[in-house]
Amino acid sequence: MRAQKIGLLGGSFNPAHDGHRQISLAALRLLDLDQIWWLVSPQNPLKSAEGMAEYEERLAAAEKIAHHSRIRVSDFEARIGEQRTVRTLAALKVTFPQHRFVWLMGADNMVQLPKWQHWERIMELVPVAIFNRPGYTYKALNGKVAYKYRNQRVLNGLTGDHRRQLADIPPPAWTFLTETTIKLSSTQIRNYHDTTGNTCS
Ligand SMILES: Nc1ncnc2c1ncn2[C@@H]1O[C@H](COP(=O)(O)OP(=O)(O)OP(=O)(O)O)[C@@H](O)[C@H]1O
Ligand SMILES: O=C(O)c1ccc[n+]([C@@H]2O[C@H](COP(=O)([O-])O)[C@@H](O)[C@H]2O)c1
Repeated sequence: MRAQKIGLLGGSFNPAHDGHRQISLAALRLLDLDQIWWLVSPQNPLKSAEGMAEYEERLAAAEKIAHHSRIRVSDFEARIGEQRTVRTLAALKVTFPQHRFVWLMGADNMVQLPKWQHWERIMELVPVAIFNRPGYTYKALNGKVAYKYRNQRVLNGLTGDHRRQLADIPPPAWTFLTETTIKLSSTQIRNYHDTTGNTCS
């Protein structure tokens, strides 16, 4: 495969929803990426396994929701037996040395990032793009990650939209994307399902 700029959206996808698709399409456009890979996590180490749908089920539902030639749903983490992002990123860089990766996540995960294993190493491995998310903007932009890497933030500024070069900027480098503010969440879908007994995707 020729060298590509790839956005990595790691997630539980329990279940996948249109918000995942919308932020992926925004990332393709705003960051000038070639592809987005949805890395379906076998189990988020900070979330309870209770209520987590079977892996194959989450993978299949994500395929249906993604439905786009430039979004790929990947079982890479299950195949290499990893749950920790720092290890997944290191493995991806070794497996696909020709590609340039950008880690994508919602503002909720920017707030939580300091609890992840070797989170500073993650920031040193790949550039990171964060999507705004209702209820998390203030905490994310005033939290530990934003403060520690305050001089590495990439902006759409007076000298141009530098976010389009994010994949090529040596990490640490991060940007906060405000173009999307999407209320959808997997929790909301699971709650709806629990209260109505309907399936909803
Ligand atoms: N509406 C959204 N806006 C911005 N980012 C989102 C949105 N929904 C999901 N994400 C991000 O996509 C990634 C995968 O999300 P995940 O599969 O956990 O869905 P979720 O809706 O956050 O799930 P849950 O409600 O169970 O926590 C995470 O980085 C998450 O922050
Ligand atoms: O590496 C960690 O310590 C770590 C801790 C919590 C979450 N993550 C990753 O963060 C991504 C988003 O998770 P989630 O459950 O919010 O969709 C997913 O790829 C998880 O594996 C990673």
